[in-house]
Amino acid sequence: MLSPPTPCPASRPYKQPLDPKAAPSPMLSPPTLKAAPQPPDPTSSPPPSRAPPWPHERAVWHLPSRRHRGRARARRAAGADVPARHPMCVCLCVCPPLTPPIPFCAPPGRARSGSGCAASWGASCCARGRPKCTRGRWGPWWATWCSACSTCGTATPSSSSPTWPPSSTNSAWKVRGGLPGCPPCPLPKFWCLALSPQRSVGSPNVPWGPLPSPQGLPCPPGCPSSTPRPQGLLRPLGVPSGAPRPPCPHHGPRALRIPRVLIASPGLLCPQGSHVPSTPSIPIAPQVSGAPQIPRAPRGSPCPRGSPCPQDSPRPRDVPGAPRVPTSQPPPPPPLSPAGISSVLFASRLGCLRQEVPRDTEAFIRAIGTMFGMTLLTMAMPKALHRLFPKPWRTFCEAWDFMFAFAKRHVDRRVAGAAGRMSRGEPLEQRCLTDQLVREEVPMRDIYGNVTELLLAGVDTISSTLSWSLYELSRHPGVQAALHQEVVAALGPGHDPPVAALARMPLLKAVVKETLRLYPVIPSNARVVPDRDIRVGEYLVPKKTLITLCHYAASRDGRFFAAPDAFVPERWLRRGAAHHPYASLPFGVGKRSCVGRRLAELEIHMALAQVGVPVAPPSPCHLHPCSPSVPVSSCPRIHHVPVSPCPLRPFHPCPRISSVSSPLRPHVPVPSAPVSLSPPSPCPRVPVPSVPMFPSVPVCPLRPRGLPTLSSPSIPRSLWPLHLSPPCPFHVLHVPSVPMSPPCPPSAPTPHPLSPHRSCCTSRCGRSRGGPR
Ligand code: HEM
Repeated sequence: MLSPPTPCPASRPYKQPLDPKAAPSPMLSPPTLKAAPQPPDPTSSPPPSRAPPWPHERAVWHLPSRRHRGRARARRAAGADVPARHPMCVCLCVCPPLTPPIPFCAPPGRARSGSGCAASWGASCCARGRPKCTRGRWGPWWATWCSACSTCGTATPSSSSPTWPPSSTNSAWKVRGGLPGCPPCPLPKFWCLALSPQRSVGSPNVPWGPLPSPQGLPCPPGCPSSTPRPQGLLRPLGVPSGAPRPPCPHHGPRALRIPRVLIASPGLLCPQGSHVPSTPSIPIAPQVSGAPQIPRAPRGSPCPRGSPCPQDSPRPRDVPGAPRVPTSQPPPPPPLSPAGISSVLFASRLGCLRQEVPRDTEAFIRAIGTMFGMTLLTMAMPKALHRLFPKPWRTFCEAWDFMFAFAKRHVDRRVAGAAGRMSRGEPLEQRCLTDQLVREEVPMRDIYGNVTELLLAGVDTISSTLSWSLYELSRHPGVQAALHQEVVAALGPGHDPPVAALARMPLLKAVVKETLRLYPVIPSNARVVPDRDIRVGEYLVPKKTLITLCHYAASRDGRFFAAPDAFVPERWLRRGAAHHPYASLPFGVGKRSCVGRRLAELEIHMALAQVGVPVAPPSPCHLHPCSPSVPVSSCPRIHHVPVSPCPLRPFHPCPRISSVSSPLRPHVPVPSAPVSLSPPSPCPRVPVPSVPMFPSVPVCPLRPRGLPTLSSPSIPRSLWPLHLSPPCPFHVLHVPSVPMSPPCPPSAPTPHPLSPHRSCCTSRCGRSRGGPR
């Protein structure tokens, strides 16, 4: 007979373990986050008759070192809920992550009656600060669990815990830097525990508060004190906007300099943040609900030739008759994404669409890149190194400060304009978000913080997605042609795409979805549930655990996407083959999902539709486009253009030598004759630009260094897996596109009516050739 369990002073209420078979795998069903079943109250209910398989309350993941005791004392002094005594019962190795709580003899004060183990952890064991199984044998104190206990022999992890990991299906969810099923930690358990900076998992009852984070470094995502986030403007939280920022649980007093405004802004993720509405969205200002619009005279109106165009003067390359200087570098594209978001925020384009982009704006765009680059570096650097090498952190702070100052200038300008109008008795404009915020009397401090975050969130995200979309389109002429047809069919020739027409462009949307699936801008998402254990599918996630969802891995999972590494936009169009709704989440999901999603999608769709819009012949005047005297039909026109030396290593052998074989592209046999790398031949079978896209190079550009090649999109190269390295544009242009383009019957090119440098193919295929696109 077992004696009634003696309550352990350091024990916590027993929690009913989860039955892992009760729920399907999180990737097979939407990963609903539920609160873990609440434990029965030990004071009111009798002890469970069946032995709990995972009495994991006692799992402690800190070594009882002096340092930890000191930390516990400090936490206790700060009012945190820290057990009165460090329970030195068990140490739990956390490798591989997401291992189930390893079963122990019994929770303190309870007995494993069912398993025949009568080991009772008497009150004394914790009180003495050392676990002592009264009936079993215990191993060394740093690795004691019941596998060594002779009395409860059932307690080896493999035998008594259900299959773990439950399946390989959860590859997308990882906890603290590892995937379930990763090989066991090679380190001895002691060192594994001691060295792992982020030990966690295994116990839903982590007694040491939030997971530690290196001091002075940016908080992990989800930290209530992390970067400023929009609060008042996007979501009426009903929270006083001046609410004090909560103390950061991840950091002690900061030793390093923090960007001023980071501390100043209370941020969206405030203690009251759970009140945000479930569908966040940013109001889209009317002026961005379309591509950048240049006011035009109605079509057919006479063109006042000779009169100066009130809009910006045509760029030199548009002037008919202007000599076309063959250049190896095309003019840089206008920075569209800052133009879009600034239009929403300030009703201005920050000069992005001007011939010369203002230096200030350029510096702002550079600062965003610097900040993101430095984020990785500063997070990876140990604090001690920060003192030795202060530059990364300083640069990081300077970038933030610059961005805040930039946003502040523009907000102030807008607010000053509004104040001037008010003083003149004119009605206030409501053209942008800043106007609305001012009208709502949101404190200026909040406006600055929120506007800055939105401004920077709207730049690289959109431009990266756009770059990858164009990149993939240029590699898939078939998709490009289909997209072109769709846009032409939806718009008719020569129209600017109106927003309503996007509804008739399913392939366009599929292209963007597929691009975001392959190249998610935000590679991973993180969450911390601070107040309760949750259950995600078959996983029990202890409270305060940082969960990271790797978008990149999830959206390339072969179980949910056939040919996961291939660019196949059609997969989003097949009605029968519905995807798992959570298989690809580039914008996140739920309350904290991307606020700018709709805006981003709209911008990208509009920009792509604009690129795919039928080509109109060059007009002498932007304001008065003349109808061409001869019909000119259009063709897809996205090509790789080299703008910088190739930093990429060849993945496949040079096509001059053998053939192109890439996981992203089908095996394309290459003719044994050397591929011509000189400017393309004038044969009308191959659409050839009149301005050479590549300077004539004598050797294969894959081999030597420093030759021009693809301008890579803005995802850092280090993040690309090897097989993603895009092949040399040379080969993309010349090798695969030949078999993929349907042959065009040869015909004599006729001179273009408006430009001597363009020529039109008058054959049946109706392709126009030439002109830098
Ligand atoms: C292709 C473009 C974009 C992608 C792929 C993207 C993706 C994301 C993702 C994955 C998150 C985290 C969501 C989560 O934690 O569940 C996020 C958050 C956020 N995004 Fe975007 N985003 C994009 C564009 C934008 C734009 C244009 C804006 C600004 C207008 C913006 C503003 C934000 C903000 C403010 C948050 C934080 C939301 C919160 O914490 O509640 N994003 N975005």
